[in-house]
Parts: sequence; C-alpha cells; structure tokens
Amino acid sequence: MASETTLGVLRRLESGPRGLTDTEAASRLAAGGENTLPEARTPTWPRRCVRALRDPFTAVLLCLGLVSAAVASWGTAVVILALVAVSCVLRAGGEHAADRSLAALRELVAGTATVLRRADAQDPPEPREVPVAELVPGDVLRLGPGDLVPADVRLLRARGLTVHQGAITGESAPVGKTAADPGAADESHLCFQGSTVASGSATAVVVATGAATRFAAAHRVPDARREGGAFDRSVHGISWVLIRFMLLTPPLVLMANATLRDRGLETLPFAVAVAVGLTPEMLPVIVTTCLARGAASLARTQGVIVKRLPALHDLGAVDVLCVDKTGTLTQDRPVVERSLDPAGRDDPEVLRRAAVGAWWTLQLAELPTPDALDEALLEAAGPVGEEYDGVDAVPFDPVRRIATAVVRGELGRHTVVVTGAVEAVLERCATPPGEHDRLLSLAARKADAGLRVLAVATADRPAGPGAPTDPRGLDFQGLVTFRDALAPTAAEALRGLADRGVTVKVLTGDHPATAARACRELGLDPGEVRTAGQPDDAGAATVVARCTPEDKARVVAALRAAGHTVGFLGDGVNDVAALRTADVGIAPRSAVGVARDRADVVLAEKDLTAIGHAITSGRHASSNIASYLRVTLSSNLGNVVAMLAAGLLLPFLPMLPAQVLAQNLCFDAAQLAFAHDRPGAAALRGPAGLRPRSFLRFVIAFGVLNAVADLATFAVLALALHGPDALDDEAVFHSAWFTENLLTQAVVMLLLRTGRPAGGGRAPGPVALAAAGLAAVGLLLPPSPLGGALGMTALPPAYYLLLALVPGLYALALAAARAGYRHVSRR
Ligand SMILES: Nc1ncnc2c1ncn2[C@@H]1O[C@H](COP(=O)(O)OP(=O)(O)OP(=O)(O)O)[C@@H](O)[C@H]1O
Ligand SMILES: [Mg+2]
Repeated sequence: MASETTLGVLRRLESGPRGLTDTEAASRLAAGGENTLPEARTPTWPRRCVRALRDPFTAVLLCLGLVSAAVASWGTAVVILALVAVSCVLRAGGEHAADRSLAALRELVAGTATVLRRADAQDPPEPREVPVAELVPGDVLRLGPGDLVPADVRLLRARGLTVHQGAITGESAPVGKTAADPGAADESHLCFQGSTVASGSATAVVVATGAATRFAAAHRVPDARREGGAFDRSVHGISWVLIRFMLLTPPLVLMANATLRDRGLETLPFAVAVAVGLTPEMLPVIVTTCLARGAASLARTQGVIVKRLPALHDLGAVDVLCVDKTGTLTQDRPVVERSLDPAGRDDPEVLRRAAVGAWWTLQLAELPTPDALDEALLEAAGPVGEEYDGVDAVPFDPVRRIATAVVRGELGRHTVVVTGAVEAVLERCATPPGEHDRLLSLAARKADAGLRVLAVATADRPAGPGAPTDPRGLDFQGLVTFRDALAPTAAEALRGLADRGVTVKVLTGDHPATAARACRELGLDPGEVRTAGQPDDAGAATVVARCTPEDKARVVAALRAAGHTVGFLGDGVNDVAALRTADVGIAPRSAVGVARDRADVVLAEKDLTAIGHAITSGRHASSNIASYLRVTLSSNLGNVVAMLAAGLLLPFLPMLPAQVLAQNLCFDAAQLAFAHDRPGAAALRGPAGLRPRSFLRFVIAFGVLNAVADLATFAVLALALHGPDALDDEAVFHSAWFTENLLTQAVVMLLLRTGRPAGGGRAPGPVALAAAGLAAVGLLLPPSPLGGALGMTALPPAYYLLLALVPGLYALALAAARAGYRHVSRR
C-alpha cells in the first residue's frame, strides 16, 4: 500500500476526490460494519465479576476463606464466601449501571468527522458532519487542528499538516505529513486512527475503519486513561496499609494465643474472622455508588458529563484550576475594531491584506471549521481575495503563532502574507531595533485596552512552489485589533470558584496585557502577569501569557509537583497537552475534538458556573466516601484491638467466629447508607481530597479510642454485675459484647461522618436511619431465634441499663475527641 499513488488508492477504493454518494456509503456501512474499536464494547457480566474479584480486599478475603476451609471451619468459610459474593455482585451491578449511563453520556459528546458526501452522483460534494462510527473506506474527509483522526487515511492534499501519532508509534513530537506520493517505506502520506492533528489541514481518503485500522490491530485499549489519578492513588495507598494489617493479624493472634494461653490451631477461625473484621469490603461498592450518583445528578441538573468516574472525586480535590482565555473566559467571537499602520494611524489597507491572507487560507487549507480570527477579518473587509490567485497557505500554528498565505501578484511574482502574534511577526521582519520596540509597545497599548492584536507583514518574492513554513525578512504592515466579548457566565463562575476555595490561574497563548485586562473585567486580580519562559512562571502568578501548548502542560505539571490537585479547563488544540497533564481535564462542549476526547469532564452547556457545581458534587461524593472509610476503619480497628486484648485476658474467645462475621455483615449493610448521605456545608467549603497519611492517623487515633471504650465496657460489665468469677457464662458475655459493638458502631456512624451536626429540625437522613436500624438489630438479635443459632442469648435486664449508659458516655468522649482533633488538625 505504501508505494501506491493517490490515484491508485482512490481507484482501489472505488472513490474519487468528490467523495462517496449517500447510497454507496450506506451500503458500505452495512457490508463492512461500523467504525468502532472492538475493545470499546461493554464487558459481560462474568467478566465484570471476575474483575471485581481482582480487587485486593476481595482477594485477601478469598484467601482467608480458603484458609478457613482448609482447617474445616466450614461456617466461617461459608460466611466469608457469602461476603465476597455479595460485595462482588453489588459492585458489578453498580459498575454495570454506571457504565451504561456513562456510555449514554459519552454518546452525547462523541466525535463527528467532516466528510464530503453527495446525495446523488451528479450533485456537487458538500462537507457534512457525520458520526465517526458511520465512516466507511472510500470516504473523503477533512482534517483541521484539534481533530482526532477518525480512521486510517491516505492524504490527498495537506497544508502544513503535523500530527501527534504517539498512540501508534510512541513518538512524542508532532510529525509532519504530506500528500506527495511517497517512496516505498515512507508513511508520511498516511495518518492513523488514534492520532490527532496538531496543526495544518488536509483532505484525505479513508482506507481502513473499525477493527481493520492499525490502532485496532495493535490491540490497544482506546482509552488507556491515566490510572493513578489523585483518587486512585489515595485509595491504593490506604488499601495497602490495611492489607498489610490484615495479613499480619492471623499469625499474630495465633502466636499470642499460643504463647500466653497455650492455645493451638483451634484459634485460627477466630483469627481469620478478626482479620475479616478489619476489611472495608463495601469500599468498592460505596465508591462506585457515590461517584455514579454524583455523575448522574450532574448530567441531569448541570449538563456536565463525567467521562471517567474517579475524575469526579478528583474534581472535589481540585485546589487550583487553570483555564485558558480565548473561548473559555471570552466567547471567541472576535470582531475587528481597528486597522492601524505602523505609526498607529487608521489604515484600511492593513485589514485588506490580512483579509486576503485569511481568504486564501480558508480556500486552500480546507479547514473543517474556519478559524475565528480569519472569519472576523473577512467579515470586516468584505469581499476580498478573489482578485488574486492563491498559491498556498499554512494555517495558524499555536507554536509558531503565525499563519502564512501566498498569492500570485503582479509580474508573476509571489506575495507572502503573514499574520500572527506581534512578537512572532516582528521577529521575522527586517525592522531596526528601535522601531521593533516601538511597535511592540504600540501593540501593548492596544492590548491594555483588552483588545486582541494581530500583526500583519508581507514579502514580495520570486515565484516558488509553495508557502515557506518559517518566512523571514518580511515588511511590517501594521496591526489589526479585535474585540472579543467576555463569556456571559465567566465572572459569576470565577466568583463561585473563589467561594469554594479554588485558586484560578489563566494560561493563555495571547498577549499578557489582553489577558490581564480580561481578568480585571472579570473581577480576578491578575497581579503581576508572567510570560511563559520567564523564571518561576509556574509559581505564584495568576496569569501566564504567551504559552505554547507545552508551556501550559509544563505549568500544570509544576503545580502538581508542588502538591496541588490541578484542574485544567480549555477548548483548543493548544490546550490538549495540559488537559492530559492535569489531575482533571475539563472541556466545554464547543471545544475541538481532541480537547473533548482528552478531557475527563465535558461541560455540555455553555455555562461556566457548572464547573463550580461539579466541584461541589465531587466534594460531596468524596466526603461520603471519606465518611464511610473513617467510620468503618476506626471502628473495625477498635473492635479488632479490643477483641485481641480480650482474647488474651479471657479464658474463652470473646466472640465466636460466626458472631464476628454476623456483626460484620450488619455493619456493612448499615454503612451502605453513606452512599446516600448529604454531607454538611463545612465539608463542601474547601477542596476535599483523601490524604492517606492524615487519614490513617485519624483512623488510628479513633480506633484506639474505640478499643478503649470496648474494653471499658467489658470491664464495667464484668465487675459491676458479677465480679470476675461470673465471667464464664460465655453466651451472656458474647451477647452483651455483640450488642455493645453494634450500639457503639451506630454512635460512631453518627459522630464521625463529615455530615451536618445533629439537629436542625430536618427529617433524619439515611445515615441516621441506618444507625437506628443497626442499634435495633444490636438489641433485638441476641434474644431472637437467629441469635440463638449464633450462640447468643437474651441478657439479664440490668445489662440493658448499663448498655444504654456506656454508648452514651462513649458518645460524649467521642464528640470531645472529635472537637479536640479538629482543633489540633487546624493548627
Ligand atoms: N488564525 C490566526 N491567524 C493569525 N494569527 C493568529 C490566529 N489566531 C491567533 N493568532 C495570533 O496568535 C496569538 C495567540 O493565539 P493563541 O491561539 O495561541 O492563543 P489564544 O487562543 O488567544 O489563547 P488561549 O490559549 O487563551 O485560547 C493571538 O493573540 C493572535 O495574535
Ligand atoms: Mg482557547
């Protein structure tokens, strides 16, 4: 294929430069299938369950179950397997529902391609937006900056085209592509599905779609999204600490019991049950439920689409949000304001020349969507350009910051028209240094007024084959200024972010003064504006101007390295690298294809205030997950420590393995309520990340407190009611402790969540109801027949009195400790 000529390829595909007819495309689609990757299909149920088993906690549970089975402790083994099964099924179900709704949402922002199609063979071809899935071999399509290459294509025409094809070849820099018929081994005339257009434009014919593309052949998962976002990392960190604890517990229990109590392997089921008691086995279920609920409600109420569930948590943790300016804070609907000669006087000729360049760029570059500045130039200049003969054009490139068009002038010579950022154009002009500085400050004065500034230069040269990619020795012609109105919701959105404790930074490719002025008008203090490349441009500055795409990504990376959780909001080709680098990439729906594809979150409506709501929703979900973890882990840890200690002090096991596991099941069921909780206002006020270290410190502190409370209960019960000798009534002791555990757990649920303080006159929330249910089970299960089956019994009435008292005291201690902890952790 590599050595085939363009014509040969078109003939083989039975297509032509005018594209396919609708009927032909439809019959090819029916015959060849949709242009989708095989991996993109949703996993089956068994696969989901197997995947749920790979969760580390589940794996450890399974191991413990096998150990129990190996020592013929069938009851324990069965209960553990039941736990595993319940958590797998709940999780797989949750993920299934979440995936389905995510897939539906992703459809909303799925890409389209600009294809030439004809209703009839005689009709002229017209460019049409077609869903990427409906592309067929032989389709002729247009590519422009920011497009995803939707299939494997052979270029027919290309202007200044460079593509990122790292997904296929691993090269990180953009690669130049041309339509010229190549040598045998060269692939510079082919673009592959999965690559993206960095600059330039092209017309190309589709040669392979769907499973036949090179991308699919390489068996790459299309969305190998970064694992290890902030959320995954935190959960991973916490999980591994716990798993180490769990694996250590059984041998420790065995050894302690063997040395101090002379017990042998018969304590193994107990040891295993204790280790199981430590596991937050509902964690995956809670995480999926919290995130999926948050994402669904965001889509419904705000039109915000979260494409990757953990991104919702990361949004909640964002403390710095970087945004670009044009198209995000402003509308990107520029209108020409003035056309100035080098002396700063009005001169319509400058505008006319720029418009000639724009016209021929539009004609020759065949961009799928015309550039906003080019359109504004043509709108203001009226019908110009046709009086010349266009030769070639290289569309705007955000790295060089210039656009070039070449037209045939008088006497067969060529005129090169270069438009672009002032610095970039002046650098290519033969202007004396003094004049150079004067022109820069003229442009800066215009930019100070909030205008976007375009410099125009030309050169006259002998006829040559094409446009120079890096023209030099130009004559400076003047400036065109544009007004670009601010996005109507931008000011309110920025206020909303400030209220939520999020620092906003503006990273723009535009002039520093234009950016500073826009910020001021939006009520954001720009401070000292930095230009990309200055030392410390990633530091404290609010505005970094003249960013290349790499600069934006570099600043984001530096902020992350400094410990921030960084969000990036952008809509253009020059934002793609930063969208990938940030913890959460956000794109408005109007963004170019790659930006939308790379973003984790897409704003479906043109309302920036939705970001604030999305951040709150992320905090909401994180706070519920954190509440769950905090409550579960600290009370589990407390129970385990208390149980180990009591196991050594008592002549019998403090709880039977089956009772430990039953208690565990009750906890798990009650804690599902956290997925439906509404956290208090305080939890939503600032960034809400799970920081493993401080989190584990919290858990250990409250776990120890919990253990102390448990042991105190045990001592009080023993001494107050019977004296040390009466303790050999095992069933009574087990029942009392079971009840006490469930009651304290209920208290912990109420007091350790990040929820609103009790009271306030509103109906009890789900957590309060679940806690009440848990307490009721704690009181009612032991005297019931089921309790009997688990080896428990009704308690003497006096016990109930004490059992009412102890959780009360514990609640007071807990509330005091919580207040003290807040005080300490705030300092
Ligand atoms: N189509 C174009 N033709 C010529 N010059 C352009 C064109 N678009 C932009 N420029 C010039 O390049 C400068 C920087 O534009 P660039 O697109 O890099 O940033 P931006 O889109 O303004 O910023 P942001 O990153 O905030 O979206 C503009 O100020 C303008 O002078
Ligand atoms: Mg932009």
